[in-house]
Amino acid sequence: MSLVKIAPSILSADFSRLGEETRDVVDAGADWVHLDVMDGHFVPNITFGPDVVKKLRRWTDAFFDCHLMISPADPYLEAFARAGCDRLSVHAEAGPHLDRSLQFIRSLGKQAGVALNPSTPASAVEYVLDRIDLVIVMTVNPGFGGQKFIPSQIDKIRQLRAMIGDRPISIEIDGGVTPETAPLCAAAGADVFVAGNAVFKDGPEHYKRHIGAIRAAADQAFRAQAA
Ligand SMILES: O=C(CO)[C@H](O)[C@H](O)COP(=O)(O)O
Repeated sequence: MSLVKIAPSILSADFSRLGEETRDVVDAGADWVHLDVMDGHFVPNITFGPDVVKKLRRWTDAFFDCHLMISPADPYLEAFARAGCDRLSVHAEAGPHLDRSLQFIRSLGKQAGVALNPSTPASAVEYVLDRIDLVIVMTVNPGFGGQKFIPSQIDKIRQLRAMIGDRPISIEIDGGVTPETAPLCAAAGADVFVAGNAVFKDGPEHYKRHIGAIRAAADQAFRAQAA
């Protein structure tokens, strides 16, 4: 049984076949489906909104891990919750009131997460630890798939793992995850891996192999640091 989770990002899927792609990646062994919502304002790209999430719900009952790269996020939280997201993660930088956003997410009956841009310190979540289930460490600047992993974030992962202590909070890595970079993060204490390009790059017949390769590399490193 794997100690780490793999959450393929459908940002790198074929958007003209999003339902089939979501089903296929779940069938290939994805633990969660990562949904990257972008607004063309907080990040320089636009993806999809709650109506698309609602339609994707028809294709799978897998856990929907929704990463909101939008500002402000609060006016849209209820719509994404109703559309079928299981967790809503907002950016610490998106403002204006992180604590209020997290309280609102939990009041909707959903898990809550906070995402940190590469330049944002770990301390940004220090006073909301009792309100979150997950921290996303962005290992690229948000907005696009297929970017290069930023190694300076490994130190942040270590700081977060120490800060979290015994609390049931996952550390999710998002950006440039591969079988080479995932174990570096797992060794620092990360237990969830978002992968877009590394899973979707070769088409559906290769999803299982790519998910398996990231999982095997990360799981081994995570077990070693936990021992
Ligand atoms: O949040 C994201 C971009 O803002 C994506 O989830 C992330 O970049 C994953 O894509 P890849 O694995 O191709 O880097």
